[in-house]
Amino acid sequence: MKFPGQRKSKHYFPVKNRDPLLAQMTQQPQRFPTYITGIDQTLVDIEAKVGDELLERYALPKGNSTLIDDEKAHALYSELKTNKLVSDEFAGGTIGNTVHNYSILADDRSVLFGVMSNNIEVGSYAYRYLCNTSSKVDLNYLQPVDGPIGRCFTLISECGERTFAISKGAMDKLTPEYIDKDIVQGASALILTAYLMRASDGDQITDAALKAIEYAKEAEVPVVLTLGTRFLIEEDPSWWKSFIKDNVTILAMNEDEGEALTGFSDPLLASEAALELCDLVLTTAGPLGLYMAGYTEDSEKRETSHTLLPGMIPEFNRYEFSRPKLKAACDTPIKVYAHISPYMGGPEKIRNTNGAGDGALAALLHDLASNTFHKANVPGSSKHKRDGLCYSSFSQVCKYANRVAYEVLAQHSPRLSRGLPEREDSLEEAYWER
Ligand SMILES: Nc1ncnc2c1ncn2[C@@H]1O[C@H](COP(=O)(O)OP(=O)(O)OP(=O)(O)O)[C@@H](O)[C@H]1O
Ligand SMILES: O=c1[nH]cnc2c1ncn2[C@@H]1O[C@H](CO)[C@@H](O)[C@H]1O
Repeated sequence: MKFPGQRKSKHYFPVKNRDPLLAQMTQQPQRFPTYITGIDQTLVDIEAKVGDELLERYALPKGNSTLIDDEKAHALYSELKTNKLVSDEFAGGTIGNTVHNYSILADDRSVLFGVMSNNIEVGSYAYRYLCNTSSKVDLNYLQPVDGPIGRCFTLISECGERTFAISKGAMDKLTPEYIDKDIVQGASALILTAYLMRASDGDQITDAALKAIEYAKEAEVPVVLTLGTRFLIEEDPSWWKSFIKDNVTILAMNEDEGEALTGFSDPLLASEAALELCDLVLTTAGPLGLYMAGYTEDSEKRETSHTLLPGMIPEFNRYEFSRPKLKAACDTPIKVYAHISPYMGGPEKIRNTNGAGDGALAALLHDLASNTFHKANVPGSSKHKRDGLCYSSFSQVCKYANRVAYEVLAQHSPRLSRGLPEREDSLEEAYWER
């Protein structure tokens, strides 16, 4: 496990604890392994730049993720290929991206539940999926299926907006028996997407997700839900609200999804409203940056040294130096908010923002898993006298999530091919010598 934030290992683990001479006298405790789990519809993204006319012709609402039948998928693929519009074909899926990015950032294990084709030919989509997934993502629990994995036509408009057309293949064939109870219950978190709730035609991936939630709740493993697209939430916001209230610990959304869920277009107010349903909220807001909202114990709140920010909740970031906690773990819970503007104002050139939100969530998960790791390996640390949900403060997690989102934009891919630089070019040498 590599640590987030200012990554100087000395800072976290005093070197004396690992003195090779002292080690001979004392039994070194076994390092406690940490990982996260996620469930996804296994699919490959087929990225193409298209005009709005094409979206209209195929009846694809802009910004949505629409399921399409085989006939439409065939016609769309042929048209994109004939006109040489396909720019990339790589592994995708919102949770697949998130666990991959987590593994890259943490340099540590994650476990993905989903399906994989039984017979894989070199060059096939299934093959590409496996090739483009970090070797730290454990794929041993995938369910073998007859048939191809899904395809996600990722259609980028002139304005940078992305519209998805999903040809589902066998991606929804995951069954509850393939959810390993011990693996779910031993994880730092279980990550799900709202897309998992739209299985049809007798496919069981929704039941598989519900089974995993049941296991996670039984063992008090945080359940993390990312909302996917506003269109899905708009269909029945009340259903989603009660689903989140009953099952979800951490909610990740963008401002459109936040509005669909809560009715507030302001991302801060949407975050506050969503906080009534769960313990921690991450709201990304494109060029406005991102917000976090959560709880901390009144007696442990820490005041920021940054400028107090104006907003629909005045000076909302006052306690952003506090660490997030589960509401139930607080005697006197108070709501805490934090915000950050895009890192360096965003990269100079943004081809599209696909996956930036998934990147931000991966950073939050890294901080959360670091906390479990630290607690298990350094149980005596003063940090764990009071149970926190994350290792760092709201403010720090915001910075980290923002930095990772920037990296996704800068690398032009929803899946990071490398982690963050060990030393930021933008920081002077003296910073690292502190
Ligand atoms: N135009 C932009 N300029 C600067 N930064 C941006 C821009 N768009 C996105 N970002 C950065 O990326 C983060 C996430 O972006 P965004 O809100 O678009 O995610 P999203 O809609 O959830 O994406 P996806 O669902 O594709 O993962 C923002 O919080 C911000 O830090
Ligand atoms: O229906 C879906 N299920 C799972 N993932 C999806 C679906 N639609 C789009 N994406 C995924 O969302 C990612 C960006 O956040 C894309 O990489 C795309 O693969």
